[in-house]
Amino acid sequence: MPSSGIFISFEGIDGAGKSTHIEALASALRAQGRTVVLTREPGGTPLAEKLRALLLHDAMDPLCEALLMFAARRDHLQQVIEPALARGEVVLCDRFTDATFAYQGHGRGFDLNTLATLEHWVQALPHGGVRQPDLTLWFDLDPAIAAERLAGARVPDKFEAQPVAFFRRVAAGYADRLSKDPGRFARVDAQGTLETVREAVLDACRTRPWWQEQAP
Ligand SMILES: Nc1ncnc2c1ncn2[C@@H]1O[C@H](COP(=O)(O)OP(=O)(O)O)[C@@H](O)[C@H]1O
Ligand SMILES: Cc1cn([C@H]2C[C@H](O)[C@@H](COP(=O)(O)OP(=O)(O)O)O2)c(=O)[nH]c1=O
Repeated sequence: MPSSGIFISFEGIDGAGKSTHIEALASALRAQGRTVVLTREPGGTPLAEKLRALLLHDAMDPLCEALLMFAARRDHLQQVIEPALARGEVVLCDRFTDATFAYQGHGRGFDLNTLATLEHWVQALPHGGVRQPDLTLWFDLDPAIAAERLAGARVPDKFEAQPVAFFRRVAAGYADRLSKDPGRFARVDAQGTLETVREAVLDACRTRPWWQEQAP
């Protein structure tokens, strides 16, 4: 149960539909009178957006990639996410740390224990505990269908250019993260039409205690 604002992350392989549906949820929450911050990782601050450009286009070794992801996340948490939550706002974030476990961990094969250490450093809260989303919407889609949706939709970046086998490992990584913290996750079947996926996202939120709360 969140003590201040609400932090919701959107996760899934590239092409699963996260960016398409984040706006719809933002509209629904604004209609409840809430202030919504829409943001993304890697990115969300001037510094983190510079790191994003490097991460998405420059070749680097897996440790370097993991460290830059967490460096961008640290700045994003300090400059944007924590202040917004302290003001009682809703933060909708297109990807967060589950993506690092799924992509750098399961996709690239980087050591999961090292990622867990970085997670605890970077997301440490001042009075103890580790910042995690209150809800993570995992858009689960067959990588072959995601690849079809992305084909021709945009110029692929370093990650989007990976083969389907990479995205199968990433998807397994998300399933693994869900199994370790099932209460935080809602799995959204992303294979349906835009309308059914939109309803699935809203249904996942409706079951949460904060859904009916009035804006602070
Ligand atoms: N339910 C859906 N059915 C068919 N196409 C979809 C659906 N959801 C999204 N798309 C399309 O698939 C592509 C990838 O969606 P996007 O939201 O950018 O994915 P992501 O942000 O997860 O990478 C876009 O061209 C989008 O219009
Ligand atoms: C946050 C994060 C993203 N990524 C990757 C996944 C995506 O391929 C890429 C950028 O994410 P995303 O913003 O979803 O890209 P797009 O808007 O083009 O769909 O960064 C990681 O590998 N690790 C991470 O920790």
